[in-house]
Amino acid sequence: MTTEVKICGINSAEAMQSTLDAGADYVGLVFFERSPRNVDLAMARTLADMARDRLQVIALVVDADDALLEAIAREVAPHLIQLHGKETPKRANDVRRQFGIPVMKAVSVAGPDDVRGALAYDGFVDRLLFDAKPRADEPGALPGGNGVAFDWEALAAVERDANDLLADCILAGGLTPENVAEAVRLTGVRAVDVSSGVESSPGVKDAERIRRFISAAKTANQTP
Ligand SMILES: O=C(O)c1ccccc1NCC(=O)[C@H](O)[C@H](O)COP(=O)(O)O
Repeated sequence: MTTEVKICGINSAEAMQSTLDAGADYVGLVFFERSPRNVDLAMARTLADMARDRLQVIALVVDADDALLEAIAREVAPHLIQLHGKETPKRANDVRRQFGIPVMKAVSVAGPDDVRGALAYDGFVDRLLFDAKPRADEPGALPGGNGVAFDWEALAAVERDANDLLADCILAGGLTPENVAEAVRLTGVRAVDVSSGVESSPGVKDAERIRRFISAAKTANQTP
């Protein structure tokens, strides 16, 4: 089985076209004003309409209120909502029920206990994404998209096959075309996510890096 790839933080038609051409499985649209990848509803709708027949469109929010979620559901109609803030299991479950859209919870990881702790979301979310913890000492650090990796051993150390939510997790954080194959082999994940590792500068995607990332992820288990 080839690795699924999510390219996150697409904010232009050009970057979306590169992502589609390179064969991504998911694309993330960021709704977070402080992010260099933030999109407004009109741009998000344009991008989602380009992509929705070819891959899964994911709307990424951070502790969003119902008004924003309602607008995203109406205008963008994503396949999945990614909750990248401090949303509790109850809030995550409320979101998917209220808006009728599956949800993915992003969980920050520093060690194996964070991976096991994510099971608190079992039954309340449809998918998990494991990302690095944003550095508390870095002023202005975003909740995600910081290009920081966590120790992949934290994920490799946890038996995941017996639990669907853990088995289907997405690995994120500091992945690049250069390291993604090693990350896949070491952790055994079936899906990966990248944002800054395929950019030439914050918020500007690089078509060649997207292509190389997807190729490396999808052939990871075929190379020595
Ligand atoms: O990407 C952002 O700007 C962002 C802003 C606020 C919350 C989350 C954000 N990104 C979340 C993602 O899913 C990223 O792809 C993930 O954190 C990995 O990012 P990177 O380490 O840059 O590859």
